[in-house]
Amino acid sequence: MAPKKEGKLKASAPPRAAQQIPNWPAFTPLIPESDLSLQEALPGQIVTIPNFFTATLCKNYVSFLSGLPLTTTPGKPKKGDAVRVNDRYQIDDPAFAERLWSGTSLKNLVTGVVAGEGLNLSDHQRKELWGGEVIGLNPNIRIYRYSKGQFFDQHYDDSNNVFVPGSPPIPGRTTWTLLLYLTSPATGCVGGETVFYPDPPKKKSREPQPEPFVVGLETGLALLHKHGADCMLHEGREVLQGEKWVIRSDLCVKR
Ligand SMILES: O=C(O)CCC(=O)C(=O)O
Ligand SMILES: [Fe+2]
Repeated sequence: MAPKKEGKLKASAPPRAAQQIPNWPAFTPLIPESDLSLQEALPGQIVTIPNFFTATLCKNYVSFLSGLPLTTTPGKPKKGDAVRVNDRYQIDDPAFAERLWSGTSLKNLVTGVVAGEGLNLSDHQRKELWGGEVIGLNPNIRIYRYSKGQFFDQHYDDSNNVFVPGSPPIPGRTTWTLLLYLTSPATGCVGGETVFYPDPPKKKSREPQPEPFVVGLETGLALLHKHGADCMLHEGREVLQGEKWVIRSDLCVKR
């Protein structure tokens, strides 16, 4: 089956000019960055930061985000597009992207400013991992709410050229997807795991089919995964109970 590209999906968001910038809550309380670290869940492909947001902050965000005008995905996607059944809110907000990058531990962990950031990378290895010099987050912020029965079918995420917040804005290219989970079984959300499918072995190979890599929801967990040409096929499993809330952006490198 031909790979489905998430990037082709167009949300039915109102025209940009008509969109009001949300009054996003402050990022507090947060765990000090010296107590956080990058964890390589799947070498070169998936990196996580447990407790990136505290449970309290996640709870505040979910109640704030519930007040935003989310729109439900239209039923039938265009040919070749991934089936995504959830409620979404999307906005270009460079100031929020900048806060999420610099006003949390993300920037210092990803750029290696935190001593013992977890991966112990040299500057060269860091550049290799992220696909260049990371300069910030994609200002295109997406909020997902999945209720019972909703899911995001298997797809690949595209790399895009964007402008990263700065004065003047800096030309960037997205290289990794950022998913920040605000809910989990601890908040009553069952199912909704993000599942990654390693490439199957070559046709004639005797290698067994590799097992899917399942990331269970954890409140406040930030997950980064490589996208573009090296993106793994992945999906958001159906939510069976409660609500799954996610904040999505992307890491951007200098272009
Ligand atoms: O919600 C999820 O678990 C996956 C989301 C996703 O794949 C995407 O935003 O491209
Ligand atoms: Fe995706």
